[in-house]
Amino acid sequence: MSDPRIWDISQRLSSNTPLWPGEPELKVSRHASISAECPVNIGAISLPLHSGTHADAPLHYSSDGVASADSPLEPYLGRCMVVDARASGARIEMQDCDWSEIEGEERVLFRTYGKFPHDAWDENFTAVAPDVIARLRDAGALLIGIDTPSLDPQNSKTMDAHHEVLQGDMRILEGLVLDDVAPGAYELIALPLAIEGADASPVRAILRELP
Ligand SMILES: N[C@@H](CC(=O)c1ccccc1NC=O)C(=O)O
Ligand SMILES: [Zn+2]
Ligand SMILES: [Zn+2]
Repeated sequence: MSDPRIWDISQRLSSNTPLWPGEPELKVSRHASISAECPVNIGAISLPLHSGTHADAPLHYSSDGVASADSPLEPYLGRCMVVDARASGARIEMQDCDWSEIEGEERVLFRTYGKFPHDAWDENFTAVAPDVIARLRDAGALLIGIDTPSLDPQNSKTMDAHHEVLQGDMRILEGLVLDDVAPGAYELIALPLAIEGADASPVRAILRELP
């Protein structure tokens, strides 16, 4: 039997990766290079924690929320449902969702882009209406994912969708790349790094074909 198919749903990280406006630069540097004196190449990275495809930790939207290192991993691992929300407007609203498809799913990933904007920051990205989050939460969801940089609009001061997530102690993935993924059920694997005190962490997110 052949191995199950996998889809890499992560952005590549480089100095060209679009970042939230005002965030510090993403740098990949070479600390040491192979030479007569040095047997190895050694790199270093410096980047905002919300770079590219990442997991928000509850600490991001609550001062007493847990940091990346202290989050349980179950939400980031297991069956998920990928949903086509490309027809939504500025927010994914209740009526944009096929509830028979997603209600009761533990993990729901929303696709809003026809083609992911790898080369430029999109300030008018699609957010998620708080009542959509609340309904998924009340039906037992553990994780909400999206291909945009945030569940709330860029200019939000209240972070309403994030606060609905907080009420159910759910987890969030942002900046997913779902261009090549058909709607349907998959296994999600997208683990945050165990960074102490971190309000978010980059992840390598993949989907795997279900058996
Ligand atoms: N990346 C964030 C949001 C975010 O970064 C943010 C939200 C509101 C006001 C300022 C923000 N970031 C500033 O660098 C998110 O996880 O949704
Ligand atoms: Zn984030
Ligand atoms: Zn967020």
